[in-house]
Amino acid sequence: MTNKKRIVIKIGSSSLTSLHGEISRRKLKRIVEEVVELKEEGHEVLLVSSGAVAAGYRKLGCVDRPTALTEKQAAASIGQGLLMEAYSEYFLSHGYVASQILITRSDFSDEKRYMNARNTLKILLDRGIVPIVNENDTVTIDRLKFGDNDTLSAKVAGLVDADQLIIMSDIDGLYDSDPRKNPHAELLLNVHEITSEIEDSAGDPGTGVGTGGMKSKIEAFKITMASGIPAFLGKSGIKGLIGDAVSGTAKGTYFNPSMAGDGLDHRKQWIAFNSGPEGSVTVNDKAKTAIVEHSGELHAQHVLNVSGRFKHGAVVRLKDDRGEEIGLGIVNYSSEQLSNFRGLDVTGMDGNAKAIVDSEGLVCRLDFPMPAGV
Ligand SMILES: Nc1ncnc2c1ncn2[C@@H]1O[C@H](COP(=O)(O)OP(=O)(O)O)[C@@H](O)[C@H]1O
Ligand SMILES: N[C@@H](CCC(=O)OP(=O)(O)O)C(=O)O
Repeated sequence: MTNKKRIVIKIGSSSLTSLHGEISRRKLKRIVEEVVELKEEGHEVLLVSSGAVAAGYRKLGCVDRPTALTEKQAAASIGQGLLMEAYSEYFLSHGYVASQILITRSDFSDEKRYMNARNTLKILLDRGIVPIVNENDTVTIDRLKFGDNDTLSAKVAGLVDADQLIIMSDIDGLYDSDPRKNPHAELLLNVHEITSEIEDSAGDPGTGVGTGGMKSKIEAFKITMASGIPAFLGKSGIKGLIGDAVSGTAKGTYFNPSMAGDGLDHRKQWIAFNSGPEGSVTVNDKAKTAIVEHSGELHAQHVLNVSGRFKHGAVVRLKDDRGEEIGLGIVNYSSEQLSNFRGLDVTGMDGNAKAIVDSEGLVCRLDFPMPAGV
């Protein structure tokens, strides 16, 4: 087929569980059947599936879904295997092989591991396997968790150059306000930009089973928009919805980036969404203009303050003198060296600093010239 797509589908816990919050094999089987239909049409499909905690908490001896981190991790360690067993069984019954990939945020904050994950996923997709990604819940601590699979799915979609991200939820799309609080809330069919109104309208999870709510979905769609990947949000459990989402006829919300397929490259995606900045550099207004408007030069004496300890090559936040974030950048000097540059007059030196900024001023590179005698 000519219109073969690479599709990432995020399945939330609420799409896989019964009313009591336990895994529903019936729901899981239906999802597999819909994915198989896409595979039969020639599409490549990668699943980001939640459900490990839901699949394991009863066997851990908990009556309800646990809230304590250690219990959730223990439940996930039981449930992840059971979840994969069910997926494998159903995919194999249709002749497809599923594979498990468990990711932590620190895997993604290391650029080499991030790129390595990309290579592995690429081979799996090339060979017709259905990779099933989840956060590696058992080993991550709260501070270093993705926490929700919404943003993870958007980052994975960017990583594998997906043509579309589909997020299946317990609601049929994004409303202009939280439908639980406003019965007159209206469904938005097409979103071209994540405005501040949209951000304000996004509330918390609808059930005790979901973790991210609409807030984390909006964070996810911000990532797909910047990465140039079209995305869809719809309600799971409706027969044929996944296929319709791919063909563009499903009921739900479509998030259309202005330039599909022309978003941030992988390096910039990594800097912007995965790197985890290690410190910050405050610059004066001259430097801000140089960076944001691509006009003027960036000099070392424009550095007003350096905070945090970082090495050459680290990603840092770049701030103006009011503390507002201008962007993110890779520094080519350590925090110690940059601190020493402060206030030095280095004009007239060879090799002016360069600032490389993406179209939204999101990512830049701070190539400060090394002043003599530092
Ligand atoms: N503006 C909004 N539009 C749609 N749903 C919203 C909005 N704000 C909050 N929500 C809530 O977010 C829920 C979906 O997120 P979540 O509970 O995390 O589900 P899932 O686990 O299926 O991803 C909806 O059921 C709804 O109650
Ligand atoms: N990684 C966890 C779920 C995290 C999560 O994002 O859940 P959800 O909001 O239901 O998609 C698990 O497998 O149980």
